[in-house]
Amino acid sequence: MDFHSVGSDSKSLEDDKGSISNSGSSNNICNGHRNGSPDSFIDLTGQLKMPLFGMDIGGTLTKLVYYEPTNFDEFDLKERETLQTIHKYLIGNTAYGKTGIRDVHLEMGNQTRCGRNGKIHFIRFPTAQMSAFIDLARGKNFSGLASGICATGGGAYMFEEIFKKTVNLTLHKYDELECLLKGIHYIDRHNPSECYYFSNPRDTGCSEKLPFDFHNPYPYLVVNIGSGVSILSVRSKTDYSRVSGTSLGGGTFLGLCCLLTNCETFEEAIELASKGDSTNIDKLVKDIYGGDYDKFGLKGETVACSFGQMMSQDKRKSAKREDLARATLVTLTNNIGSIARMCAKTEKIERVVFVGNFLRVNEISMKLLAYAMDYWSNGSLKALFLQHEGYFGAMGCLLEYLQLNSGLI
Ligand SMILES: Nc1ncnc2c1ncn2[C@@H]1O[C@H](COP(=O)(O)OP(=O)(O)OP(=O)(O)O)[C@@H](O)[C@H]1O
Ligand SMILES: CC(C)(CO)[C@@H](O)C(=O)NCCC(=O)O
Repeated sequence: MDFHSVGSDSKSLEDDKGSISNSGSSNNICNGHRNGSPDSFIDLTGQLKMPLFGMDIGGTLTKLVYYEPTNFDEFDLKERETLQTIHKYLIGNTAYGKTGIRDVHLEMGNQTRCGRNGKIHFIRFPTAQMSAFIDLARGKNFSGLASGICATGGGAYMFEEIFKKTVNLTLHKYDELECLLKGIHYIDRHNPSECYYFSNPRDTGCSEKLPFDFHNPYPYLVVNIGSGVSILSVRSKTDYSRVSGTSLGGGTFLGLCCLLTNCETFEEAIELASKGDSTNIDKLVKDIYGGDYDKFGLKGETVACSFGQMMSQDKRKSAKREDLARATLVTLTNNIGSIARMCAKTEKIERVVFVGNFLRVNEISMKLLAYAMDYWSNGSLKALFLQHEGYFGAMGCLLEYLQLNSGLI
């Protein structure tokens, strides 16, 4: 990506009387900074400086959430010019270079804060292209507007020095899992159709997406499937812990799929998987037992051994790329589902929320996870999904900056 262009209905934040963790403090965040918000973001009138970004720099993808003010008139001329340059570039395009994308279908309009109204935009690009983003920040004079950007994810640490040295921007760092939860709570409250589940999870052929009311969410498990996987047990807004994780995540799927099929992108990997049949690659219980293994309730169709057919040279020779992609997807998804189920059992939690960009354009995995949660728990576990999949960390990071968490969400 070279970052040169190629191509509501939400409630007011001030109106939201949701749970307040820091009661006694004013709801007006325009009065100055609280809880250590960086001074550099507050101008002399006490207004929050624009532009408002939250950035989550992950192992595979960087997610950028941009708050677009509806009215630019209130900014002074110099600020307005810079703002408009950035705005024109970001909002005038939906693709940036070859790999930067604005997910237009996810944008959230009519978001009010500090008496200002705006729209939230969601942008992503591969973290491997960070140097192009830094060039962009320099070219569009980001540092002329604010001396820092709020950032989370491992990259907030890794790229801290280079941002400071090359564009004189300070990365104000926030914890990725705290941001993730704040983002989930905010977006769920401000996007009525955010949370959904699959009906008839055992019959994937006729299961459909249905809205789920997540307004009384606790306790729940979050399974964040990014490059790797983090699993959090969430008991209240402030009481949560990372109970498990696995290095076999979305990055593993993509890495293995590229190796096995020579595909180049995540979209290509998913497209291949959608046409494949994993039973040509895996060994099922019936390939070993000739049928079900009744004594311990294992159906003949259950995978007994992922990639088990590949022990045979003949089967390896005839293995199709599509089947290999599907088997890779099924293997990774089932493993994550299995760990999530064990965590839910240990934590005595019934609702499991799956997020992360691994689930982008990936209904195969979502349906498999919905099936696995339901089947292996005899219907007691429910798999839930969220429309903004991989953007919660970046959203939470923007909120950290706005400090809305201290009273407004
Ligand atoms: N366009 C894409 N390019 C690369 N990977 C993609 C893409 N779309 C979806 N993915 C999948 O999403 C995963 C990354 O998800 P996400 O952005 O949530 O994690 P991350 O923040 O990069 O990782 P981590 O949190 O572990 O540092 C990839 O590993 C891949 O499986
Ligand atoms: C290292 C992080 C937290 C970075 O987001 C993520 O990739 C992850 O949770 N990996 C799994 C690490 C493990 O628990 O084995």
